[in-house]
Amino acid sequence: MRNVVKTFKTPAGQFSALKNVSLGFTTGDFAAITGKSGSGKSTLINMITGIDVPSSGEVCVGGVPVHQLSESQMAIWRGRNLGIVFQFFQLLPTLSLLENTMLPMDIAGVIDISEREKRAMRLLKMVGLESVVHKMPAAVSIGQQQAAAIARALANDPPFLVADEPTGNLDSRTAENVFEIFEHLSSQGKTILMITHDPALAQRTARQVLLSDGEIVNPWIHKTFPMLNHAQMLSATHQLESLTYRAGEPIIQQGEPSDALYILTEGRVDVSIQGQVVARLSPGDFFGEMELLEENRAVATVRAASDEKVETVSLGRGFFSTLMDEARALRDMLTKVVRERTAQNLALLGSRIR
Ligand SMILES: Nc1ncnc2c1ncn2[C@@H]1O[C@H](COP(=O)(O)OP(=O)(O)OP(=O)(O)O)[C@@H](O)[C@H]1O
Repeated sequence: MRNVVKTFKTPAGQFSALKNVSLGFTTGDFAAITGKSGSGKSTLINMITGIDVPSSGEVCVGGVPVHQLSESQMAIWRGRNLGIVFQFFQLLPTLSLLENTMLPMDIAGVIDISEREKRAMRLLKMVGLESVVHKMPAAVSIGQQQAAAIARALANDPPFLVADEPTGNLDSRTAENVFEIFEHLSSQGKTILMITHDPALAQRTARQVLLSDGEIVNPWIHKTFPMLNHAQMLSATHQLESLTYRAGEPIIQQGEPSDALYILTEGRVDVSIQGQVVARLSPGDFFGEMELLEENRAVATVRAASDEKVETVSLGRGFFSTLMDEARALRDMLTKVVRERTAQNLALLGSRIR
């Protein structure tokens, strides 16, 4: 998705449900789309499935510019490339689970007619429904109906599966079964996007996309500072500065002023005090907090490891101070980190820095 904007006309005027969203997925990604009610999750998914079109921007799936397809091209494309699972399964009530699963094959015509029943049986078996394939939806449990909806979404072997709250209507054990089916499909190379309100499920996917007020929260902010509320994460996202350093290049120099909190997003950095390395940090780690909380001048030198390029995102002192005033939990966490890091440095270097 490139610069996708979606506005709706409402009685109160124009409303932007997606504000300049750029986002990419690769084959085999299993991503959870999360965010509060009204943050734009369904609107985002609807852009990808072609259920709705962006007001501006581009949506390409597997090289196909979905936003430019006509209605009839869209129906063919969707039938072959996309499996969609909804919260309320939308099985046809007058068809058996087997017939429901075969229906998309009959519509798309991709799977050979002689193969269809066998394939539907195989899919229903995969989702644990082999004993109820001839039953009508109303005659099986809610969890089984959802499993059948997943089998149906896979009917034409689409590379891409999109699920809007697939477990929202299920008890936790049944939700777990559905999630395990997705994990299995992802391990087979399917690309899966799943909207979920369940933070525990979201955390188990390889990637989480957090929406707030129609915008994507920077994933490093989300991951590193989960204690912030979504509005704070979004304003931090707006303030982030991305920087790149050459192998061996210093980022902070001991004794020099340091005015930002850095999150390492690529490569490794070495932290050294008086020439002695005290820590090596990896992506997701942060540094610069000691200087923002306690000292103005850097207590250590932080430099890109000698053999790799480094990328960081950083928040400047002014914004950081405001955030710390607002977010008590962030302040507590950082204070604890400073205490631990100071103790570690003392233990390593002892009287040299006392
Ligand atoms: N057709 C529409 N007309 C006007 N406003 C709309 C329309 N569709 C969505 N919106 C608004 O866009 C915003 C995002 O809606 P969306 O359904 O994408 O949110 P969501 O994150 O999926 O919420 P939920 O978790 O409740 O499903 C909401 O404020 C919603 O009211």
